Amino acid sequence: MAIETSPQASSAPLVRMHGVHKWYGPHHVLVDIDLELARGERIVVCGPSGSGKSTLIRCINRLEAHQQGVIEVDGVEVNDRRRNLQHVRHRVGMVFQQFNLFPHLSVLENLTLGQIWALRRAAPEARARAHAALQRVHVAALADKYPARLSGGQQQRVAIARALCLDPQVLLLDEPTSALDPEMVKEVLDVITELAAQSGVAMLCVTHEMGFARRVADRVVFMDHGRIVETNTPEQFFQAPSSPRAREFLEQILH
Ligand SMILES: Nc1ncnc2c1ncn2[C@@H]1O[C@H](COP(=O)(O)OP(=O)(O)OP(=O)(O)O)[C@@H](O)[C@H]1O
Repeated sequence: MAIETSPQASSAPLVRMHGVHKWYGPHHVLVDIDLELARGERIVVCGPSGSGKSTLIRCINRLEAHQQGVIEVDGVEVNDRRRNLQHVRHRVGMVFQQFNLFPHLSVLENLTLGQIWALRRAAPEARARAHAALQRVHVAALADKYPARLSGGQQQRVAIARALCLDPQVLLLDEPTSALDPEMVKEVLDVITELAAQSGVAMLCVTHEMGFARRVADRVVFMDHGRIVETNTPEQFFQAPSSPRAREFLEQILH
């Protein structure tokens, strides 16, 4: 059974959200979201706590279900149909705040598991790709260690390597440094910055690390109360945000 790919799939944005709404019970957490992410584009999403940033990115790979509107990844609608979900999950990698590594598996096993189960790769190929991904994030020496023996920064770099092993076209990063001790934030942001510079992977990153946003983002999206209030270049956003709410938010976090 074929999945319904839109005719313009190849020229279409990699991710398209149109008129997307989501409620948790009576709580309207995403309100009429329109957002497009081009191939290779990097967008930073910021905004106050509870404004819907995590929910927005979790709807893209169906970790959360939206109730109205359309989300497409690479021309295919994100919904519960198994083939559509497979299409989406093969293109979208996710990096979580809390790393989410399996504690009973070694680093290498954490990286090969998804490749073998989701992509049906043979174990030797999965291992070779895992080693290459660990090298890309500068933790090649940790392959045989268990997550509990690693620092938070190392665990997050392993989690990034795990996402890379699946050859995603887009990485969703949900506050990748907010669970880290301050001295480890830089090592993780440096790895993400390097990836952005050296690979064509698109990124949608929820973060309040404004230096990172300035260095890496093509666009900054500012959310408040479930809405996208402003979309801007990093230069404009940080120097002269167009919305009063964004100005207020920046004053709070920068001073
Ligand atoms: N599983 C859930 N059930 C009910 N309400 C939820 C659930 N997940 C999130 N919410 C609510 O939805 C709103 C948006 O949450 P979300 O986590 O997307 O915001 P956020 O901008 O990422 O916040 P933060 O910066 O604090 O992580 C919040 O009011 C939150 O309490």
